[in-house]
Amino acid sequence: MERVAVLSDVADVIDSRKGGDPKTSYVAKLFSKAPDGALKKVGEEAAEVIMAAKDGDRDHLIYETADLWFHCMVVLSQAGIRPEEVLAELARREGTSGLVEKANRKES
Ligand SMILES: N=c1c2ncn([C@@H]3O[C@H](COP(=O)(O)OP(=O)(O)OP(=O)(O)O)[C@@H](O)[C@H]3O)c2ncn1[C@@H]1O[C@H](COP(=O)(O)O)[C@@H](O)[C@H]1O
Repeated sequence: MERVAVLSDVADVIDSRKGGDPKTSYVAKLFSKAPDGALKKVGEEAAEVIMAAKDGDRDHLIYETADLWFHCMVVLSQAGIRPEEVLAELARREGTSGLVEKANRKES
């Protein structure tokens, strides 16, 4: 499976925080409030991405997107899913237009 090093490395650290001390680790703190703690943050960060995009502030959009991706990775870890599996799904979709995929969905 394809690895994007930074995603795999961050996922390794996130997984290693399971059962960790919420006083010394932000990820352990999220796990201590699982599943809703990280889910709530994904909702908040998604809203912040929308606001940053509306503002047209490039650096802010990158910053908020990193926050959103990171919190999604915590949610994936809670579900026992690796980022490589999401990347594999994106790779599987490569070259298939969303319009074509949607049309095929209706036929089946
Ligand atoms: N990539 C991140 C990362 N991105 C964002 N954040 C944290 O996510 C939180 C984002 O929350 P907000 O922006 O809403 O700020 P806030 O209001 O202070 O947050 P809350 O009080 O609402 O939780 C902040 O505390 C950020 O520091 C992250 N915390 C950790 N990581 C990675 O996770 C690893 C493990 O972190 P620890 O478990 O803390 O050691 C780190 O080494 C990093 O690689």
